[in-house]
Amino acid sequence: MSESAVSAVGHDELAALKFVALEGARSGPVKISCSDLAGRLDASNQTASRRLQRLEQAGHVDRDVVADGQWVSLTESGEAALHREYAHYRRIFEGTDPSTVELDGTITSGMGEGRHYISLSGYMEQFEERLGYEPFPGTLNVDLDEESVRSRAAVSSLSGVPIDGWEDEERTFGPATCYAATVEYDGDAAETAHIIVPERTHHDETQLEVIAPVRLRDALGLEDGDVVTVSVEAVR
Ligand SMILES: Cc1cc2nc3c(=O)[nH]c(=O)nc-3n(C[C@H](O)[C@H](O)[C@H](O)COP(=O)(O)O)c2cc1C
Ligand SMILES: Nc1ccn([C@@H]2O[C@H](COP(=O)(O)OP(=O)(O)O)[C@@H](O)[C@H]2O)c(=O)n1
Ligand SMILES: [Mg+2]
Repeated sequence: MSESAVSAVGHDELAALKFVALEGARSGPVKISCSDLAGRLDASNQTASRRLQRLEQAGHVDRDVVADGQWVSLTESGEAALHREYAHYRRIFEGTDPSTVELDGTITSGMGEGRHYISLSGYMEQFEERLGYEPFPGTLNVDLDEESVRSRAAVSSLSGVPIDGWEDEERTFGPATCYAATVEYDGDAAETAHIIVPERTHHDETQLEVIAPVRLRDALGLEDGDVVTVSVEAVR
């Protein structure tokens, strides 16, 4: 079991993250010198270095420290953090919230664990109450294409439906967030569906899991290898 690091960073760290992204760290490692960063942030070298360390601890950047600086790249979580800021600025200047994020990917089989988790009453009761339906037991796994892995960062700026963690006598079960979505394939669409993002998962950002009241493989005639479009919506 892997657990994603959820660690908030403050405005000072976000300013450092923005600087690193402006230097080009979104498309790969860039060389950053702490004195350049310090100058830009109007802070001491030591403070600049500490901000990069915090960003690394929060999982927002990967770093490789060398003699004359460090190679820094943005992670998916770093990109998601900047996307949230971006959504705020769009709201300020354009009066709009990004309302739909379109993601493309290939249907794939997973580890057969989705069925187990979705069926647990601790989750099922919340799905019925908060999503308005009892999901088919399982998650439809979609292997996102490269561009969609990047666009996925925008999903965290949409409003999701929280599913709380819970526990039984033996163990704890992690929380998850659901986002309303439509799944399209070959001219057909399943309009009642949600993507589910469990906080604890074996999958990384390249894999999307979809739940729906029906077995989507039957409803849309899907097989492994088929390419679908999942449109994730802000509210429904
Ligand atoms: C609602 C929900 C809750 C989950 N909670 C946990 C959890 O507490 N611990 C854990 O290791 N995995 C949890 N998972 C993730 C599964 O272990 C797994 O990574 C993923 O859902 C797998 O699916 P697959 O069978 O479709 O490949 C959860 C999944 C879902 C859908
Ligand atoms: N709404 C859903 C949920 C799962 N499924 C499928 O139902 C099966 C069981 O889901 P699962 O998450 O336990 O299995 P895998 O995704 O690990 O293969 C898989 O074949 C999923 O693709 C579906 O067609 N529609
Ligand atoms: Mg699944």
